[in-house]
Amino acid sequence: MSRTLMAIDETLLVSPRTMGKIDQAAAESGIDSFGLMQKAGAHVAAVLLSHFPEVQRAVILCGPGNNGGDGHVAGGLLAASGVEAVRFGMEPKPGGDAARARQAYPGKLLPLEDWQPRDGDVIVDALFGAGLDRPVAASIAALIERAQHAGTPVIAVDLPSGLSGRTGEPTGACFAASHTVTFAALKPGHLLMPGRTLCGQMHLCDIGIPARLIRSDDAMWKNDPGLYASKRPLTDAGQHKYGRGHLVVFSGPLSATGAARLSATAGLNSGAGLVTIANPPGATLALASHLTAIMQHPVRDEAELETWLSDKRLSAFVLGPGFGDLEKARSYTARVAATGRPVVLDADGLTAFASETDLLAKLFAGEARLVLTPHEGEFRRLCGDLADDPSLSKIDRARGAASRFNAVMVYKGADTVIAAPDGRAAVNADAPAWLATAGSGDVLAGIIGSLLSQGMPAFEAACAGVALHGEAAIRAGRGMNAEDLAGHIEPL
Ligand SMILES: NC(=O)C1=CN([C@@H]2O[C@H](COP(=O)(O)OP(=O)(O)OC[C@H]3O[C@@H](n4cnc5c(N)ncnc54)[C@H](OP(=O)(O)O)[C@@H]3O)[C@@H](O)[C@H]2O)[C@@H](O)CC1
Ligand SMILES: Nc1ncnc2c1ncn2[C@@H]1O[C@H](COP(=O)(O)OP(=O)(O)O)[C@@H](O)[C@H]1O
Ligand SMILES: [K+]
Repeated sequence: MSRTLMAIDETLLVSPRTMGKIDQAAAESGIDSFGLMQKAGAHVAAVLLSHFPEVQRAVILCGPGNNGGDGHVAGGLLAASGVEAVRFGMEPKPGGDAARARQAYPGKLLPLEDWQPRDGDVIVDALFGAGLDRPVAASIAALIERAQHAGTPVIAVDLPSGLSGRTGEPTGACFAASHTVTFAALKPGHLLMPGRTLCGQMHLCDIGIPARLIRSDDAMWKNDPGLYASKRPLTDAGQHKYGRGHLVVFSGPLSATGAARLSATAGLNSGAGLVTIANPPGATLALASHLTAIMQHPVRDEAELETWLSDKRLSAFVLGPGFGDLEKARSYTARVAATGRPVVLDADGLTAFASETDLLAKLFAGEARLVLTPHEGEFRRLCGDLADDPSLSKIDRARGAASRFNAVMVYKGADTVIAAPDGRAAVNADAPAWLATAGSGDVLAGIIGSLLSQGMPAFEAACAGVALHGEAAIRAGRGMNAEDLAGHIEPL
């Protein structure tokens, strides 16, 4: 992402509604809203000139609101700089800044239907931005189709028209932009999928709204070290291994020990002082032939687990990867929950509670110390009602589940959302697509478990874990497998 000024907080996510309140606060503090529009339009023109220096004709599509107003300004400035700039669209609503922009930069406004693609066209999509609240009309859908078919590059103003800034979901037909120029703060729809893809390269621009006004109670951010750096595990020279946490990973049976080994290796490489695999006896030899620094402890049943758990140094648990036995997964989870220590449930650990969601909701009261790491399918199994509610964004769904289970949710995917029961949410937007490989989720569970074992609070551990996972994938490179991934983790 490019940005124009370091003063902008590029990690804050602001809903379109809150952005409206910020605009209002700016106006009330005496800031000239037309001045903001002029700066917005100037940024759009600058992005076009710098990224498409060979443009033959700028095609400015102007909507009826302020998004269209930005388009009129950009069109006027491009014309003044010698670029052929043709405006198509509807007349602005009278009385507002858009009407003022239309007046300040007069010229023909042709019907949208009249645009026929030409070689060298670049579209400035200023039809709808934050004010979009329904599917675009059929005539606009046809124009979007025409642009797509012709392969005409699109620079979107604020948001590609048709995209919800709140959810990242198209409301109907939607432009796919190669660049999106937005102002003051990112919106969730810029990062949530498929919005992130539809926006293309993001340009976050300062249009002069003072930083003190760009604040929000939305408690949403782009995942970033600023969210967790202050809670990173302390390391001092005199520390011994138990001071750096003891992570326990529960293994599945003989035929399925690989997942636990991936989690355990990732846990060790993320800085836990010790990692022990709790293994069912039949798996001991299979595990022993692969493990060196990671220890094993046989756990045949709940009674053995209970005895072992009296060792207070066992500081966090990962249960689920390759685990298999769903009934045992539930009873073991209940046992570790009773210790008051942090737990990551992944894979079979999640599936085990799909039909016992009420039980899961009761197990972890108090300060959040349960982390759930579902992918889309696991999320649906746990929270079908939230998954199937089309009015909810992925952030809303993750928050709903976090509050239901008093857990930190790591709702995985290309746009992994981390949400805490207190409402904080972060969207991870820079993991590479090759992270989607078998066993990658096991590695993530191990990283988060490790950070929990080292004393990080659950939300911060989850945010940091997701970031470390993505960074390891970048280091491991395209074509990596989950073992490579675990080998490329660097501790916080
Ligand atoms: N952030 C900032 O500080 C600054 C923000 N600025 C800019 O302002 C933009 C927000 O402007 P905005 O509020 O006027 O909304 P905008 O997106 O132009 O929509 C306008 C109207 O369209 C209509 N409408 C909606 N959906 C529709 C549909 N599907 N099909 C047809 N019509 C539809 C609906 O009107 P209705 O028809 O419902 O009466 C709606 O009110 C923002 O994105 C940014 O570009 C800058 O100027 C600088 C300062
Ligand atoms: N397109 C993508 N871009 C980036 N990360 C992705 C993408 N798709 C999946 N991931 C990540 O890859 C990991 C896959 O985990 P999971 O689905 O549990 O796989 P497995 O069960 O094979 O371990 C998750 O961390 C997820 O967020
Ligand atoms: K737009």
